[in-house]
Amino acid sequence: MAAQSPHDLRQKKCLPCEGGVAPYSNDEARAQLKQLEGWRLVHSGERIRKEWTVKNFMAGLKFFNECARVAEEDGHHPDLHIEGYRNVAVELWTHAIGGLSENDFILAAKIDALPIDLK
Ligand SMILES: C[C@H](O)[C@H](O)[C@H]1CNC2=NC(N)=NC(=O)C2=N1
Repeated sequence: MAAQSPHDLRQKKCLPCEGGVAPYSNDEARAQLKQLEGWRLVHSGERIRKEWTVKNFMAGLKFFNECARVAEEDGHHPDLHIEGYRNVAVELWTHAIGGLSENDFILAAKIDALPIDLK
């Protein structure tokens, strides 16, 4: 699988996934991750996760709102976490296959382009 740039990924749209395809292997996922800043494999390589410390609680919620907007546009949805009022994290995985698909990397690249008010 050829690695892509964040720009390439952002030109794509998530495809509906109803299962029936194999999730990325750890090697495939690691190859894709090289193109993204700050994301790492978690849950034994079944998910990717990125964490940020934002300025305040509302900055976190505004960021989540933007994540929700791109997620709805693409029909692919992140797990959104906020802890300690300004530590935000996004986890991406494709529920239908219990692991990672290209959709997760497309959404990660789009989330990386969102405005975020960091600490
Ligand atoms: C048909 C449509 O693609 C599915 O219902 C979508 C909705 N959003 C989703 N989001 C994520 N993260 N994984 C899924 O498997 C998923 N399924």
